Amino acid sequence: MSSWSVVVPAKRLAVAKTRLQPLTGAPGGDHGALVLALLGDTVAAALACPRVGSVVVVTDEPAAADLVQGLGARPVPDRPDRGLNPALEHGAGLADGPAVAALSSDLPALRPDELAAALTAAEASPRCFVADRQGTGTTLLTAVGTALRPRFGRGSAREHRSGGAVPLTGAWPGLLRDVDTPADLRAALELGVGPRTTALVRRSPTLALALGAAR
Ligand SMILES: Nc1nc2c(ncn2[C@@H]2O[C@H](COP(=O)(O)OP(=O)(O)OP(=O)(O)O)[C@@H](O)[C@H]2O)c(=O)[nH]1
Ligand SMILES: C=C(OP(=O)(O)O)C(=O)O
Repeated sequence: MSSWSVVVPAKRLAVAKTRLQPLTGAPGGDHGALVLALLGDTVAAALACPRVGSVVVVTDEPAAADLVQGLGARPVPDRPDRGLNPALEHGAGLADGPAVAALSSDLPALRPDELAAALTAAEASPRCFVADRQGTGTTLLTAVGTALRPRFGRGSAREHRSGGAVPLTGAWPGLLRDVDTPADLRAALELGVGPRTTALVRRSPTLALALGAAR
């Protein structure tokens, strides 16, 4: 199979990634910049993956739409107030071709070759998923020639498995390392993150201090 369509969800900045707020302090500080850096590094890695033909980003956030459009992805408006899974179904419905993958937007250590390896492995079954490093969440859900049926949210790995998706495992540490908490961001930085997240951490004294303090 030549090419996958990847769907990435992104909430409005004001309500996104609240568990990272202890790192970024008051609203209006670096919080929006951090959420955008995580998204930008994730989308750039997906676009650089040779198995990926297109990336659709479902968002009502103008700054996120501008960012991903500049990278070469296609922003599409969200379905307001419907939540994460309807947003992914909406994006999957707009994707090209029979091979569709939902990818978390908070994977700054993702490498294109890891995503390529996971997508290649996913071609063996109609629906597959990659659990996050804790084993409870999901970072990638794939469907080939069938509906995606996303069940992201708390305990999504169990939901995806019980819904018939096949769990995939492999040597892809960046694909597993979603960033929900300050500890996750430190772990991602240790793996090596993309240029947007690296630059933000370097130029933000608040973030650097908070990351050091959260150690
Ligand atoms: N487009 C869209 N994206 C969503 C929606 N809900 C969640 N997401 C995105 O899905 C990803 C995972 O969602 P969550 O783990 O709930 O993240 P979050 O709500 O931003 O983080 P916390 O506030 O820390 O729980 C994040 O990138 C969110 O931006 C939604 O309704 N629409
Ligand atoms: C929504 C999910 O992720 P998070 O860990 O970002 O809450 C999920 O894993 O299904």
